[in-house]
Amino acid sequence: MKGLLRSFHYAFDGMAYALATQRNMRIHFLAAFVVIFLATVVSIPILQITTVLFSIALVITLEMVNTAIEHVVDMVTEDFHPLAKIAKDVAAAAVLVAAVNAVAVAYLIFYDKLNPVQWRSMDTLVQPPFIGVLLISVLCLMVAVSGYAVRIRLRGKDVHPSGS
Ligand SMILES: Nc1ncnc2c1ncn2[C@@H]1O[C@H](COP(=O)(O)OP(=O)(O)OP(=O)(O)O)[C@@H](O)[C@H]1O
Repeated sequence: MKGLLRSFHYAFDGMAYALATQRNMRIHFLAAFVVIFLATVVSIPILQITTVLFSIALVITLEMVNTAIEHVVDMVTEDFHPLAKIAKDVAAAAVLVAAVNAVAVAYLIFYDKLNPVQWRSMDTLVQPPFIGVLLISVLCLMVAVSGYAVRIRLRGKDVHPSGS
């Protein structure tokens, strides 16, 4: 049990580190927060909410994998190397594909629900399957990671060639 908690702690650290050091991760996080908030207050079906959550998770996951690949490449060489370039460019391309997909998904799901806004009936937030509780928990987790990322930045992040 202690080992499991420790591995969650390391994962939380990793996410906060990526958020503290990667500008693109901060952009994805902010966009994800706004979209999840919209999914909470706007009336959209559960299947569409799962598509939104999946698209967001894909972008954030790939941004973290991209950050990990950048760091491993920088650890192996800080000299220019064609293979280092391929590794970093392909990892960045993976994030780009997921981000374009997420924008398309958000557009297709929200375009007819925002003008005029179709508000969700608040009852549906607290009735099974407790979609409001789920989405608000995700938002709270994102706030917690952001708070931790701010602490990392205030403490002074590790200086590293990748990221900004
Ligand atoms: N060691 C290297 N050898 C060859 N090309 C490199 C090397 N390091 C970086 N590059 C090139 O510079 C680009 C930017 O690399 P960098 O490590 O600065 O990523 P980044 O700008 O921080 O990316 P991101 O915005 O995803 O965080 C890479 O995509 C790659 O084309």
